[in-house]
Amino acid sequence: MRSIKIGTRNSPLALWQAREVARNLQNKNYKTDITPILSSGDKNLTQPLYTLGITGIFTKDLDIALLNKEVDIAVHSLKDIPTELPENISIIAVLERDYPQDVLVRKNDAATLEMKDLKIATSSLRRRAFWLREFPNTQFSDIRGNVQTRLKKLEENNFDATMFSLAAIERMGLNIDYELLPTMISAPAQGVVAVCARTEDAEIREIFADINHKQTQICIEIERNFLSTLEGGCTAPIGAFAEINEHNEVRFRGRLCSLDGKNCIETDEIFQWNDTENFGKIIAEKILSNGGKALMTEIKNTL
Ligand SMILES: NCc1[nH]cc(CCC(=O)O)c1CC(=O)O
Repeated sequence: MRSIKIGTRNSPLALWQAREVARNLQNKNYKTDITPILSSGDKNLTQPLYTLGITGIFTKDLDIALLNKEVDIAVHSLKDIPTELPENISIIAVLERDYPQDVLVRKNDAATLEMKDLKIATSSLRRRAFWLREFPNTQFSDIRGNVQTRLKKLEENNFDATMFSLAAIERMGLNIDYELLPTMISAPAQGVVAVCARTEDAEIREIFADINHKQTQICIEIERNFLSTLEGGCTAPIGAFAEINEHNEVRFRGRLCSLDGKNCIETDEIFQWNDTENFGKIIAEKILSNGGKALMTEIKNTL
């Protein structure tokens, strides 16, 4: 059997994710070969992502490598993959979700500050708005870069804390203190590793059919349908998290907030998972007609 060529960004987190997919393939006796590729999102490390105006900034260089057949698959954090995929590229598998939560990481000298008094570095519109919803007077600064870079910037700069995805911290095996933030709702598909391939590549699709984690796939399809229905191509503070509960039902929590966190629309619903086809879309349409449409327009006009 030929070796399966795996494309990835070259950040430590991306490489970990690529190795995780490689391990799954090796368990099925396939040979693997990892090709790191520098992405546009990793070249511009100063501007917040929402100002760069390019969707798929982390994924497009790998899409090109896929279409040029330089690699057979591309491995990504699913939350970085736009809901609209390029023609001829498909998500062919997801790995089981590990840690969906957001966490707060403080600088040592901010250990005893109250949450409402923290100066926070994050360039995520969602994390800002959701934090402001609870602590409306918070000061924010921008921070970009991979997990290690952001930790270094935290030490070197005049802010008290930053937020990460717990998945990133766990995957990197970082031995740092963090606080879980249960009142946040994570980004759609946070904590999920996805495999992209050329849509036409039946051989690769076949190989990944039983690596794919079905429950995770159901959850992320709801989250991503929710996202794409709300956004219509614009970025906004949106959280979406679906999980399968002990009764084998799907519980979905979603939230859309204004940028300042003052105006939020939420949903929390349980439904049967054989009935998930259009669920994300239906819930998002309900939110849009309950004030969400005006909120989205306001956000678009501000950014
Ligand atoms: N925003 C960038 C990004 N994209 C994926 C992850 C981590 C993996 C994941 O949460 O799926 C991160 C880091 C973070 O959010 O702190």
